[in-house]
Amino acid sequence: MTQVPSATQSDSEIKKGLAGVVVDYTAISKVNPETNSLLYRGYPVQELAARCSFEEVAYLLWNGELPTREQLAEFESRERAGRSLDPLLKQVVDELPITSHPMDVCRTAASVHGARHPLAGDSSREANLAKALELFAAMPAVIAYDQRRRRHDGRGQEPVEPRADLGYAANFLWMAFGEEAAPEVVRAFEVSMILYAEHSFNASTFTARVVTSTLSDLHSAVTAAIGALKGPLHGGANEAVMETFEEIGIRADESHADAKTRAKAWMDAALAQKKKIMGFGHRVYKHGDSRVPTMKAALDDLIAFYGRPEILGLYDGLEQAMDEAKGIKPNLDYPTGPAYHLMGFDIPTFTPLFVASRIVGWTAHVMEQLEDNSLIRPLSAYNGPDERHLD
Ligand SMILES: CC(=O)SCCNC(=O)CCNC(=O)[C@H](O)C(C)(C)COP(=O)(O)OP(=O)(O)OC[C@H]1O[C@@H](n2cnc3c(N)ncnc32)[C@H](O)[C@@H]1OP(=O)(O)O
Ligand SMILES: O=C([O-])CC(=O)C(=O)O
Repeated sequence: MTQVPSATQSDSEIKKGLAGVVVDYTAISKVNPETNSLLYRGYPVQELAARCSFEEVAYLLWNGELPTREQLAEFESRERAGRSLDPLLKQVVDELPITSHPMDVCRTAASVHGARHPLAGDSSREANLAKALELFAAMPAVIAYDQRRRRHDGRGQEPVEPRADLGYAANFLWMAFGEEAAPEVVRAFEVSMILYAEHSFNASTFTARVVTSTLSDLHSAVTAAIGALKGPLHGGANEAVMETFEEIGIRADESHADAKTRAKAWMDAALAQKKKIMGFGHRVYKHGDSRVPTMKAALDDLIAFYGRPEILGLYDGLEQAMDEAKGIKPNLDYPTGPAYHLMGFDIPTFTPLFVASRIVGWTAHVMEQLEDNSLIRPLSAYNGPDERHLD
């Protein structure tokens, strides 16, 4: 029965932040905090990260099954064909000041991509799959170029043409840095893309579903979702993690033990000041994020590859001090922050990397929402002034 709120409604009936509220079914992923597991279409994400390419995982999330060899070949060739930096998008990006956050650039690019799309008014599953794949293919060039144009105090670097002989992850790194990344780095990056791709009804995905529920279009949903992801309580946390590392101070050649001691002291002081520490805590997981061990292993590989034990010292020090003080565990944004730093990305590019991956999850949810749509419109309890009248 529908409940109509009144001013006398008890506080317990209000689910602030929708915490604990089950809003709908989804067959795309299952987040299980009890078993600390995450399944994409039934497959543990750890298995997918160990054995699949990001393209295979994207195909799975959109279509419900992993691709056959032929399906993958067709999918890859469509993705590779859509990688070039669209001249209109480049023009738009060039118009935006380098003082703008790269997430604003991403959001604008998603919107422009939609406004000029030939199937803009078509929300059939077929059209949405095509739009999702095109956006997935196009966004890395925008993110890579946006980082390049900001470098050298804004004097910038030219965009790098994509390479059709490389997979998604290797090509992304190629376009960002203009050189081929080592296999260890490509693998760590690919693992991060797989882990970030989907996570049920998180804030940005829910945003995409709310927009879709009004029968608006896929690009509007993605544009709004990017706005939701930007905040530091959600995707923006991966940037904030690295800002914390920088605030503590990254000292090349420092030992693991010394870096750890400094990080613990920083955390104790921050918690004494009641600060919220980005990269820790989660709305759903209260005993640790299911994705962290996999990403931490990828980070460990990067630390070994680059020979940077002091980064691990900072990581361990913060984690241990937080655990001892409050028992709060890291979330996925905690290991991805230093991992992206080691790969050579600039901090403001970190959340756009999350966008590039989560486009898959958002658009899978857009299609699922449309299959059995109901306008998302919760109720509120009014607590403003009693009825009154103009004199
Ligand atoms: C990929 C992702 O988007 S994962 C999330 C990324 N976001 C972050 O890392 C931001 C930092 N973390 C947080 O702000 C929170 O943990 C959230 C927003 C992620 C989850 O929040 P909620 O489920 O609403 O829990 P809430 O914020 O109420 O925290 C519960 C308690 O733990 C404390 N707490 C939770 N996270 C943190 C943190 N990161 N640092 C310090 N204290 C924290 C809160 O202060 C609160 O304490 P209190 O009960 O004494 O007031
Ligand atoms: O699920 C959440 O609330 C946030 C999160 O970890 C994600 O979106 O990956």
